[in-house]
Amino acid sequence: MNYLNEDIDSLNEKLAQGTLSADKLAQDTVANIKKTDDKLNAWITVQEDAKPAENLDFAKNKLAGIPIAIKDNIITKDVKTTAASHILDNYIPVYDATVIERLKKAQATFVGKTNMDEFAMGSSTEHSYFGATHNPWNLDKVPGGSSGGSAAAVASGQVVAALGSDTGGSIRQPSAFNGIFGIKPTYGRVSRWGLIAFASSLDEIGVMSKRAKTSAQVLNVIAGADDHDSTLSTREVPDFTKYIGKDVKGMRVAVVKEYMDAVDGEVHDIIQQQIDTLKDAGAIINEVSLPLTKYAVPDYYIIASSEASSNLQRFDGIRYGYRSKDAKNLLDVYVKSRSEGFGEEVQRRILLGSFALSAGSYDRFFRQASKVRTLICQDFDQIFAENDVIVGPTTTTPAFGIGSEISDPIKMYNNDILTISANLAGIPSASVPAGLVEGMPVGFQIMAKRFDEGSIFQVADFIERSNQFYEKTPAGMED
Ligand SMILES: NC(=O)C[C@H](N)C(=O)O
Repeated sequence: MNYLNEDIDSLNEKLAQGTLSADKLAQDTVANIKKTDDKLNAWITVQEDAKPAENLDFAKNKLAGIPIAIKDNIITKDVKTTAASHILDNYIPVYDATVIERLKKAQATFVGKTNMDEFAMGSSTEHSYFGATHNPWNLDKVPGGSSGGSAAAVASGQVVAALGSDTGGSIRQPSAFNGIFGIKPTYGRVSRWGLIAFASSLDEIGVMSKRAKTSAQVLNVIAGADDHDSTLSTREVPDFTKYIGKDVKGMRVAVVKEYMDAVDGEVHDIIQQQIDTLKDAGAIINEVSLPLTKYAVPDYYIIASSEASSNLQRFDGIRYGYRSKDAKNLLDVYVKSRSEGFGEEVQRRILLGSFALSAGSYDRFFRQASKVRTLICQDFDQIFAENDVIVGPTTTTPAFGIGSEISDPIKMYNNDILTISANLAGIPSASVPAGLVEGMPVGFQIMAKRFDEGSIFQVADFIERSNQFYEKTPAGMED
């Protein structure tokens, strides 16, 4: 089964009418993943015995019997969960993340866990203990990261929707690189209980799919208050699908000067075309400035790495996963297990974070970075006082070549320049396909004020219907 021309509605209809059986759907999905994944390496674990839930209720549950891919940093009971790390490569969780519990309640089918950068640290899915994922549009290019496996799985039609996580752009950048929709909801909208923590004040679980409506349907299921996560808002979750199919007349759309200046050539033209489409449809376009954009990347890498150095302390060779075989004493267990179990990029972030938090550096780095973060939040608040959404490019370029940035961490970090500020401010943000440049997809980013994912779905769906990018699919991925 290939999902290139399907969405949740079309599948739900066939399942409800009985022209498609959920058992067969699960089996065919696994068979197709196994057939196509030699080229992509989008999966770390494929559940060969995947089975739908019992007593499926297609009228009540839109997701009943529909296979959803799960990024491998989201904990799944009895199914190996590695965060793409050697240190967790034998970890079988004993409980489900809240998002998984909710998908189970909605009777979704689970077919496996997708590849990613180790502990979500990276922008290319090359930093995986299980090898790099390839971009279905061009196998020599990266799929972006860190949710590159989820993005490639959706873009290649292996699944209709996938969960990802986004700390600094990890849903939106791979969605842009793969020509799909991906949303990072507001911080506090989706429970992080059972998400393997990278940077707890920034991490957010979100959804990736070809069409915005599909993600709205999945977000409807996973969003909302959870006693296990005290950072979650208790406000009511709207039905996000009610924002689909609307026009954009009168919407106030801010275009950030610094974001547009970051792109040139055909990428700039394609982004400008989407803005013109909104304008022609009656949206009010305002040029705005986010002058602190140039500080966003260093700010994020201090805050995120500091939080990571603390969160990753629990992987000590004793409580979880891999333990070095050569350890001769307790200190050896810690040092050798962590040195052998963590990849280079994860070690780099732990060192950077430990340094930024150390006695002599805390004031100069972490405290300073926290102040900059507050200023970035204030800049967004000012813009949203007069605008409904902010739009612009998701990335400065389309997908780059495999191997081309892996040895240059700063270059890799700069991939996040246009996405990171939304995480620092905790606002929702999505990427929707804008067009192709030299055969590779380019993404259009839409941000909104906290808890206004609705406006994002409204604009994204309008853009989708205008440019009809969803008609395009990567070659060679059909059944
Ligand atoms: N996790 C993310 O959102 C990706 C970001 N590129 C990072 O490496 O931290």
